[in-house]
Amino acid sequence: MSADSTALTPTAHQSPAPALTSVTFKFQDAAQSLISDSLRHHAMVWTRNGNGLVGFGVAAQIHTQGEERFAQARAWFAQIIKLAQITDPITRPGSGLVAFGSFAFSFTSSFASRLVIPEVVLGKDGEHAWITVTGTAEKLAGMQFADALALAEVKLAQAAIAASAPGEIELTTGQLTAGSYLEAVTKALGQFEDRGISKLVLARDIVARSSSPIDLASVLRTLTEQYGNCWTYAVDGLVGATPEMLVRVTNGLAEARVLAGTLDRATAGADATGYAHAQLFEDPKQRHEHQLAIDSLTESLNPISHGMQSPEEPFILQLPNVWHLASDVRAELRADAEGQLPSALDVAEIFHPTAAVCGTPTKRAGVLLRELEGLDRGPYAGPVGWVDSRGDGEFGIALRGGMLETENMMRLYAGCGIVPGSVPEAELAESWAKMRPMRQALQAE
Ligand SMILES: C=C(O[C@H]1C=CC=C(C(=O)O)[C@@H]1O)C(=O)O
Repeated sequence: MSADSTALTPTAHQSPAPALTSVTFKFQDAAQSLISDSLRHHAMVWTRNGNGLVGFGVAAQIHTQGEERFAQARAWFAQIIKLAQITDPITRPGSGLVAFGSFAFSFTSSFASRLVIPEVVLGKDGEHAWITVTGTAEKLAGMQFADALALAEVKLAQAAIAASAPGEIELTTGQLTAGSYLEAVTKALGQFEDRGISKLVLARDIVARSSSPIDLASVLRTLTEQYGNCWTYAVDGLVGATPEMLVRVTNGLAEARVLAGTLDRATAGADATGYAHAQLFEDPKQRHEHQLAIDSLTESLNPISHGMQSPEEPFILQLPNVWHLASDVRAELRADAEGQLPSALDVAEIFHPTAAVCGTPTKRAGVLLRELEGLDRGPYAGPVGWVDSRGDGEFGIALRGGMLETENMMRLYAGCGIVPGSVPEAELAESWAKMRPMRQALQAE
């Protein structure tokens, strides 16, 4: 542990790993809309195309900071699992005891990374649906399905905020102005050669202020309706819909969706498909930027896996706001000397930060980022998702989202991969396109 992180090790926000009891019940006939009906302001959410997990309340949690933020969270969760009594007749990814997590992009961030084990989790995976209740043995003694359902109703009600008409939204400059962003991109381009850097992902933020409290339930509903194919997430005020899967681990199989290379759909003419193909698939700059992201992932994945499958060529992922070059990569994870497979959280730490959010090579890009960006990214571009007691889980990269900082104020973030040949004004325009999902969900455009 570094001296730096020791100083930051918090104790105030962490419960020591308590002995938890966790009981999962199967829903015989849950509504198709179980997850979408359960989105609430204070819910923890991970959902895609109607499947996923929604959590309420806190059975236990840990907040961490600094270089050891992942390691401390992992150690705490391992201890939780060791002590826990888990009854889980479903045994599917996400059933049984789960923790939602959100991790700061940088070890320098003032944002507290966290793992949160909800008191109640509603889960849905195709035809399978379940409810998990976690707490003390006393609280769960004799609990039946009907009791779990009644508790879920109470938690759903507690997680809502009073409905109010959507407020007027004003968008203002964040930690760096549009002008400073253009300057940072120009400076980066001027330093690539000397610093031995081939790609840098520079981000910016804007602030959305609302005349009335922002209801995250309504933001989540819009994101899930419009960006159903993305992974919509919410953890303690961090909300968004990411198209990028850092890692999904299912029974020892690791899968990632790597994105890099972006085209704003608003710029397309009549032949949209031909335009996307020419501007993304056939553009050497975009293909180079994408290849760097693939290389950084495969470099981290190789030592911990075997049988990696990575497509020869990317595909074009169409989202309502942008097109991306995308590649789905998968591999079987390797067990360690004790026969232990890495968990989703272990792999998320190993993969973070990818070239899609930091740059190439990672260390040098990280140093230049801190010099040029002038931004505490907080949880933006960090891993967000969940992990269960078997180590299965999903961590996306927290993109296309924002952080609710006060009840009326949300900070939105977006970044762009800068490579030689990038045009600063085009990157600024691309960052606006990447903020479009959140601007629309906030009704700010
Ligand atoms: C850093 C972001 O996007 C990354 C993911 C996909 C495409 C990207 C790009 O083309 O620049 C970025 O690397 C963001 O949305 O804030």
